[in-house]
Amino acid sequence: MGAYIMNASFTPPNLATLILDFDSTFTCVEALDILAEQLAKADPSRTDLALIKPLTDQAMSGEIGFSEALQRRIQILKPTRDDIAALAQSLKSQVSASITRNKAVFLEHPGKFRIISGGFHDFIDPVVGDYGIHPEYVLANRLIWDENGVAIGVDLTNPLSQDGGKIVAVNNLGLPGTIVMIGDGWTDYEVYKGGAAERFYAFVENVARPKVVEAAQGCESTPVARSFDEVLHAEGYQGRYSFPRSKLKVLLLENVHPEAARLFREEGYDVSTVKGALDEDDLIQAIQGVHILGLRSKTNVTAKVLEHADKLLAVGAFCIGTNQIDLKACSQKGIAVFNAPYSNTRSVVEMVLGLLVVLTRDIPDKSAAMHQGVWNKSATGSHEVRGKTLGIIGYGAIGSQLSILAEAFGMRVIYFDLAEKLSLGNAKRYRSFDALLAEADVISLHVDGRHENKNLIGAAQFARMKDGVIFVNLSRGHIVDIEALADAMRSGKVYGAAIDVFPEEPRTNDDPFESPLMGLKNLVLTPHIGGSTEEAQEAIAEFASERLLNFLNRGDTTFSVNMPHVQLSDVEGRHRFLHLHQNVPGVLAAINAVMAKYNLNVVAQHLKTTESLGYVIVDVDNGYPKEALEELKQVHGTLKFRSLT
Ligand SMILES: NC(=O)c1ccc[n+]([C@@H]2O[C@H](COP(=O)([O-])OP(=O)(O)OC[C@H]3O[C@@H](n4cnc5c(N)ncnc54)[C@H](O)[C@@H]3O)[C@@H](O)[C@H]2O)c1
Ligand SMILES: O=C(O)[C@H](O)COP(=O)(O)O
Repeated sequence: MGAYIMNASFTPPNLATLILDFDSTFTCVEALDILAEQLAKADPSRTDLALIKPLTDQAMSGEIGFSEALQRRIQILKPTRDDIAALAQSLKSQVSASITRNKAVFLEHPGKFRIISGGFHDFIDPVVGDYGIHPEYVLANRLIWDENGVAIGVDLTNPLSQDGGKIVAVNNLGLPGTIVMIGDGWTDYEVYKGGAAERFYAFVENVARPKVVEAAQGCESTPVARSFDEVLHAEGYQGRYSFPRSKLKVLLLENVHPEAARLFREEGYDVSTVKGALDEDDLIQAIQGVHILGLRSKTNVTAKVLEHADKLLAVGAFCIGTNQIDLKACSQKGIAVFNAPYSNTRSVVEMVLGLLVVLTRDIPDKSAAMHQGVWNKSATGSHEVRGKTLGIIGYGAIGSQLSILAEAFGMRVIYFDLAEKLSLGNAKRYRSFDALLAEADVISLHVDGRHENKNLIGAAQFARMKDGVIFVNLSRGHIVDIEALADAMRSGKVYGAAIDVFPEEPRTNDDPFESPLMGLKNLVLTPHIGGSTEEAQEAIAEFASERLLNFLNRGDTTFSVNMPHVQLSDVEGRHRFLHLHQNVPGVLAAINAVMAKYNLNVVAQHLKTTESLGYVIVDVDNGYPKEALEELKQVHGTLKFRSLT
């Protein structure tokens, strides 16, 4: 059935006390490094401040004694009280992202969250105070000040100023119940290792220290946590998210623009990237455990691949075409597919316009001859595009945009499309495909990649075209019979052509390209770059990521190419159930029966269907028992079920 449960909302009775390290855990920085930066900025002549960071790193990874590193750093820094106040102010804006978004949890459980640090109360207390952590819940050092308000040392009677001090300090607390330590540093791990805490989370959201991660790996009591959401979830606290986002894996293939990875990471997801496309076997391996797959035109998501997609929620085509994805198989498994239908439209159109001019002037051959030292200045066979008839096949987003710009060039536009379309400007719709082929001076293909379009243009179609026609294909490779095009070019039927897409395309830039078209005259061959401009790739990354994130974070399916479209707001202060099912009778009634049985107060409900799928979204305003979720996923016809908080 493939039901996917994110979380049940319940609060276990015995929550552990969580002790958090401050530097690089509660905040995403090392406070004394920030202080050094501040002081260096105020007085650039202080070169000694460059020694601070190496000392911090050596202490955090356990290479030198903590006490020694602390003393040496304070003696170098010599901060004033004002410096420390400024540091605290700066640290307030550098609290770790997953801590910030879970502020409400801190405020809800006073005393359950403690801070331990080799740093100083003087700057820690104001930062954690905003999260309801009072100074008595902070274990930290104290600075020693001289009469001028300059820190000159550390209170050495405090155990935290000594090596192994964190273990002593936690033991001295004598806290009842379970104690859990969370931190990035070796001294944090030592708290667990020394027996003062029952569990340890190696916190790697900001920095992963190999020695600590290595020590933590492989032991059930010392998991590696990529975010505080993971800790809260594992410890039974009701955090901001019902499921830690860092446990959801996003795999981006084919050099998707880095903005996509940035956006997913910013939202807390675990992102990995691969430069090229993957073949079926490699994709089968790679897709296991992946929740979101991002790709471009060269990765085929087949039914066989989907059989191994044990966790997959959505596929994002970071391009226009989705013919490389088995949409039917995705729908059958309840996997949503999104694309970016308009982000590279203009790039393709600009390239077509340039090619039209280049080809009608025989520029590819003239340029090649120049490279061979041949000067062939002649007007014979060169023409203006003005006044010529452009035949556009496929008057969708690209075809219609091309229509407008080609008219501005002075061309006459005729088009053929299977669907009813609004003719823009003076463009004229032709109802006969053959009539368009016979009348156009230039033919540009812009149909989608549906299977039925295979070899739409073959020998018979070339035969119907005008002698000396210019032919352009920037749509999909399988739409043109390449051997037939090669023949038509050799015979002179086609005077010039530009081909950007091919039936077989190399998966990466390292793979070779071969085609019967190679070496032909007045033929521009390009490596599927119609949509490959920096502008388009960045716009695609933004658009497709936003669609996928809206789907992940709130269940929104707007712009999906295979799901019923439902536009949804954020889940704030309520719970949301997302139930995707086969479109069979009685599912909504069955869902509502579960709601009634558990007395769940429905604040909003949507149902949208396609021919084969139904999508029910239910928002409830209070907690719910785990059993309700179990029953919802057992409803007949369920394909996927998620709950969001
Ligand atoms: N070369 C590139 O880098 C590049 C970049 C972007 C898009 N593309 C490709 O360009 C093509 C067009 O993209 P779009 O955004 O305009 O798509 P679109 O879906 O907006 O338009 C396609 C149009 O083709 C029509 N159509 C489909 N089959 C037809 C047929 N047999 N005869 C006549 N009309 C037919 C459809 O009705 C539709 O109006 C797609 O194949 C896309 O994958 C290529
Ligand atoms: O469908 C598209 O948008 C184009 O074919 C571009 O594909 P690409 O992202 O693989 O260049």
